[in-house]
Amino acid sequence: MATKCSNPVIDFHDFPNQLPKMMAACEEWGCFRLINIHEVLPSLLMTEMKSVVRSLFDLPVEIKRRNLGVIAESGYVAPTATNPLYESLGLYDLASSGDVEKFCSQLDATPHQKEVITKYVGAIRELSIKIGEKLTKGLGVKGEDVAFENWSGQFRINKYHFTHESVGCSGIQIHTDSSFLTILQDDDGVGALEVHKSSSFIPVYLEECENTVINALELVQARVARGREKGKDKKKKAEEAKQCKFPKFLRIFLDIMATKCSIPVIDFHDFPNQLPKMMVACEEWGCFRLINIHEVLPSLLMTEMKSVVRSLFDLPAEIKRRNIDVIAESGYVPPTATNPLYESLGLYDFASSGDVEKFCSKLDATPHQNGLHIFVHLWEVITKYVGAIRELSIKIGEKLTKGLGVKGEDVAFENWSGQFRINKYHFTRESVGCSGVQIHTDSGFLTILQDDDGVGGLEVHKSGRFIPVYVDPWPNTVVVNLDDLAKLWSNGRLHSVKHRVQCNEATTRLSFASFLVGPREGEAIEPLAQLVDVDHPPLYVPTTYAEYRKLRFSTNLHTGEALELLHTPSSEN
Ligand SMILES: O=C(O)CCC(=O)C(=O)O
Ligand SMILES: [Fe+2]
Repeated sequence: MATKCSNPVIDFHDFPNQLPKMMAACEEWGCFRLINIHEVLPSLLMTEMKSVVRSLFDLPVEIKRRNLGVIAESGYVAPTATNPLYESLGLYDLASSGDVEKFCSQLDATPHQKEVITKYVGAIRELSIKIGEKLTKGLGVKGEDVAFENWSGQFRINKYHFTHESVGCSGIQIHTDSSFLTILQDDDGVGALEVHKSSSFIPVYLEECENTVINALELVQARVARGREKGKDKKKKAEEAKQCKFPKFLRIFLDIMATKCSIPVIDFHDFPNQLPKMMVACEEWGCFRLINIHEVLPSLLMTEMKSVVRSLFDLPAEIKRRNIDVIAESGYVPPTATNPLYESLGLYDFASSGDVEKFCSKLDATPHQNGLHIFVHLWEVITKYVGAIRELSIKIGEKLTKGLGVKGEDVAFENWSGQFRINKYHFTRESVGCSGVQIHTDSGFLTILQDDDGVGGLEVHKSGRFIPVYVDPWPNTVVVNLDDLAKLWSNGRLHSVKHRVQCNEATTRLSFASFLVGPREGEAIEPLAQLVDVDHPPLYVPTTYAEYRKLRFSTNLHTGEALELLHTPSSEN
C-alpha cells in the first residue's frame, strides 16, 4: 500500500533529481502521475475549474452545440446511441487567447467562469511547455531548443454518464493520443482510466489523488474498467458482504480484460532477450507468467499430472491422511470448519527421489486388481513432473542470478530443496466472494505454480490493489512467484509478491505449487556478496529456510513482515 497511484509518480518540485525517473516512466510506461504542481497549477484553480466544467455540462444542449469543431472532432460531442456514456466539449487552440475567448463566449460563460477557464488553460499550457523542456533535456538533446511556446494545443473536458447498467462498459475505447503530450486532470473521486502496460490494463486511479495530473506521452490508452458503486446504502453493502457476494467490480475487471494475462509475460524460449523484462517483473511485480516452457515441462506431462492430481484427491480420506508432515505443514491439509474450501497434499523434498517415492507409496491405493498398474503410472507421472519443475526452478534461479549481475559466484541451485503442494479448492455457490487462501507471501525462494487452466481465483497484490492473474485460459504456462527468501538473497531487490486465492464461481479448482526453498544441507541464505557494498550494506542477517518458517509461524506474520525482523542493525538506522 505504498503509493496512491499505480503508475509512476513524479515530483514536479524535485527536478532535476526526478529526471531519470521521469524518463524511465516515459520510456517504459508512456505516462506518469505528476505531483507537487501547485506553483504552476494551484489546487484552488483545479477545484474551481471542476465546478466550472460541471456547470458547462449543465448548459442546455442547444448552447453546448454552439461549441463547434475548429479542427475535426474538436468541438461538442453529444452522447450518442452507440456511446451514451460520453459527452465532451473542446477548445482549439488553447495557446490562442482569441480561441479561448471564442470558446467562452460560445458557451455564454460568466466573467468568473471565463477567468477560471483562461487561467486554467494558461497554467496547463505552461505546465506542458515545462514538461516538454524536461523531456528534451532527459533525451540528452542539448543546444537544440524546441520552441514549445509556439506549439498549439487542444483542450477537452469530458463527462462520463456512468449508470448502473453501464458498469463494466467502456466510456472510451482503448487508444493512444494522437498528439505529442497530454495533461489530464482526472476525477479525484471516480476512477476508471487504465493504462496498458505489459499486456495488462492497469488502473491509474487507486485512491483519491487530489491536485495531481497525469501526463501521457503518446501511449496513454484509456478504458473504463468499472463505475464506482456509488450511493449504495451501507445496509445493502453489509448484507452483500454477509452473503459473501463476489465483488462486482472484480467480476467486471475480469470480464473486460482484453488479454489472457494481467501480470507480465515472459517467454522462456527467448532468452537472453527476455532477461531485462524478467528482472523488471521480478523487481516490480514479484511474479510473471512463463510461456513456451514445453522443452522442460511438456504439455502432455502437465495434462497427465492434472489427471493424477484429480485421482489423488479422490482417494479415501484415510489414505490421504497417510501423507504426513515431513517439515511443519508439509503434509495433508483436509478441509476444516474454518476453511472448508481448501484441501491439499504435500511432498517434501521434491529434490530427493526417496521422498518422492515415499509420497507416492503412502498414497498407493492398491486394494484392487489394477492397483499396481495405477500406482506405477502415478509414480511415473509425479516423478517426471517434479523432476521437470525442479529443472525449471533451477533454470529460473540461474537467470535471476545473471539478471542481478552476479558473476562468477555460482549458486548451486541443484543442491536446493523444494516443497511440492497440490491444492484443491471446493468452491461452492455460497463461497463465491470468499478467500480459498488468505493473503500471504510464499516463505521460500521461488514458486512455480501450475494454475487451473479453466478456473481463475489467484490474485496478486500490486500498488494497493488485487490484480487477477487469470484472465483467459492459458494452458501449458506457469506462474512464477518470488518469495521472501529471494528478497533476502537479493538484498531487497526482488519483490516478494503478496497473493491470495478467491472463489469466483461454484466449481472445483486445482493448482500445483512447487517451492524452491533453500540449500538442502540447511545452509543459511544471505544477501549475495556481490550485491553488498558500502552504498548497499546487507539489509538482512542470514537465515535458513527452517528458521525462517519457524519465525513466520511463531509471529503469525505471513505476508512478508517476518523478513523485517531479520533486518541488520545497520539497515535499521
Ligand atoms: O492455488 C493457487 O493458485 C495459489 C496457491 C498458493 O498461493 C500457495 O500454495 O502458496
Ligand atoms: Fe502462495
